[in-house]
Amino acid sequence: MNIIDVRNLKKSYGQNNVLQGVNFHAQAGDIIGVIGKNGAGKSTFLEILMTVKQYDAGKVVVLNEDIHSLSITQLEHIRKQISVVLQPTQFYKTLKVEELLKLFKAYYQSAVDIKQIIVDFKLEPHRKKYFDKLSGGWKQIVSLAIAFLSEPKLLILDEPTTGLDPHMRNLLWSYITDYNKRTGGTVILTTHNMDEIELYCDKVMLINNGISEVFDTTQNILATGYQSIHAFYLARVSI
Ligand SMILES: Nc1ncnc2c1ncn2[C@@H]1O[C@H](COP(=O)(O)OP(=O)(O)OP(=O)(O)O)[C@@H](O)[C@H]1O
Repeated sequence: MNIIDVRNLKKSYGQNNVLQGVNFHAQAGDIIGVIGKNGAGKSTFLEILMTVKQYDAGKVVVLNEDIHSLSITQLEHIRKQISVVLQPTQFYKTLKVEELLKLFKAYYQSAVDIKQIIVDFKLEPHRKKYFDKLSGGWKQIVSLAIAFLSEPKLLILDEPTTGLDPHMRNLLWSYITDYNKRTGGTVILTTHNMDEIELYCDKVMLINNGISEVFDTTQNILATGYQSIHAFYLARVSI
């Protein structure tokens, strides 16, 4: 299934021409990393895929639908099949972790077992704490656990491992790869950690100077002679 198909995407904020021709596609089951320097337009690109940000030109197909021509109801239908995790926020001040998970389980009408999610994400010691009293990393973990509750067709993650300690990074990545294998769900994420791209992503898109300068498998990139994706990034992107 064609999960995402983006052709010649353009987006400016006033005079700031952030995306000037991005081409990208994702098939069911792909795990794709989007990389580029600070301010390159990665979050902007993800927000367009989430159907929450307008764009100026080009074609954006999400879950087989050209989102430009969709009604609000059709867009809502698309959004129900997507889970997103943005940077940790101060939402849900008055709810405890377990209450939050139960709330979203009901909202998504999810068959996922909350007890299992609590075990999988090591949330037992935090289950009765208020969300806003958690550390930044644990807020991130709870947000990610919520994203998996809906068993989405498409999971969009903006810097999901920023702020996580090495064990929690591993835990998250094993959850992502397991979810991907179990459900065939597609994952698109941004990260500044090139080791994660090399270890876990099938493909990578480099946004540089507003365009999708490289869009290829990590295997093909390494086969061109770079020692690592980190070395590829340093060679291709200037400060
Ligand atoms: N709502 C907005 N209004 C105006 N300019 C914006 C807005 N959102 C982003 N920008 C600008 O667009 C450019 C791209 O921002 P974006 O957040 O997409 O980059 P990024 O690649 O995700 O960066 P980072 O790696 O630092 O998170 C930046 O110059 C930013 O200042």
